Amino acid sequence: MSSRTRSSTRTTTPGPETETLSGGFPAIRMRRNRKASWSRRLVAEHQLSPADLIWPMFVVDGAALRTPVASMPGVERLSVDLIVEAAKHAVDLGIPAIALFPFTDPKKRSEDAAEAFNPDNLVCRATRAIKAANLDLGVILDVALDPYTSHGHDGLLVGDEIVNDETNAALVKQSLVQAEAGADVLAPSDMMDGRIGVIRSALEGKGFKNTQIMSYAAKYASAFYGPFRDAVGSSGLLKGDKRTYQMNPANTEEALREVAIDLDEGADMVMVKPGMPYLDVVRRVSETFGVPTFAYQVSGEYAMLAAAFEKGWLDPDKTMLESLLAFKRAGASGVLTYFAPKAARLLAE
Ligand SMILES: NCc1[nH]cc(CCC(=O)O)c1CC(=O)O
Ligand SMILES: [Mg+2]
Repeated sequence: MSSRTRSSTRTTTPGPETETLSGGFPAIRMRRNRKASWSRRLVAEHQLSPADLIWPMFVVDGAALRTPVASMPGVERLSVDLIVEAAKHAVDLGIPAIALFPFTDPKKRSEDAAEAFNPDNLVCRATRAIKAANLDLGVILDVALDPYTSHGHDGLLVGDEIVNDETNAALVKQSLVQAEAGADVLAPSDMMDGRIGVIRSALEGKGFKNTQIMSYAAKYASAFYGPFRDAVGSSGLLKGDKRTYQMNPANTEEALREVAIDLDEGADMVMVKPGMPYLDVVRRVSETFGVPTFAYQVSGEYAMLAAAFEKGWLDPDKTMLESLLAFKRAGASGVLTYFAPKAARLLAE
């Protein structure tokens, strides 16, 4: 019996006397390692755990109030008291961090987004209430003006331009009230140029040297954010689109530049958004920089899956977990996902 040969140049005629075919068969049978559950577990390259999940939540004014988000079945906006309960639930599930987004009363929206720097705005109150409960839980707050502007843009509008530097000054004020409220991580999601640098230096200047920054570094101008804009109440307001500040879905080299710049300016972690349609970008960013890289499975991705689950077209549990594992395979350190509590419960079983 000849020794195994793996030469692909050797040609053989298939037959019972053939010891080795090209590809190594039958010496090599890829299915051997898949033959039983224990073996599949043993050779698994990636693993999803509750520690990989960040749970985004929507906060609404009021008490004991939960209001459904029509385009995101199963997702509710919660009043501050219920957000604290949900935060405790996250800890019980082993979820390390939550991200809070406010539904802002239209009356509190304005051209200058002043509510963003109100130290008693909804996300600041929610953060203080969660922090008062002394949980081992990270609170991540979005830094962007869109929940607070009357026009629904992430920046200040002058004429028909979203002005960069003036917006940065507003983002600094917003960051400081959020850090003061106890936010562990600030997540600038607006895509203005230079905002990580000015926010970082303002935080250092005010003594918030341990406030982390998770930059939405490669954020695309995507149609997948539609349901989120319903959830925060900005979809009816938005004039035009966000293509002068968010990235063109056609680009990936540009994503690497965006990430490099934000790291240089002082970001501790970076994010790619949306998630599943941009796994190639997640892979490139995680491989190129080797820094904590997060992906956001956004509202539209959630809505797509949830709709198919409702129709009985896809198996909810299996599809959800597969969609999340895909992020780990692409190199993500973690995923922001509205499925976080359900996924964490399944993973605990
Ligand atoms: N800047 C705000 C912001 N932060 C997170 C999302 C989207 C999240 C989601 O769709 O789940 C958006 C919307 C947008 O940029 O229009
Ligand atoms: Mg940038």
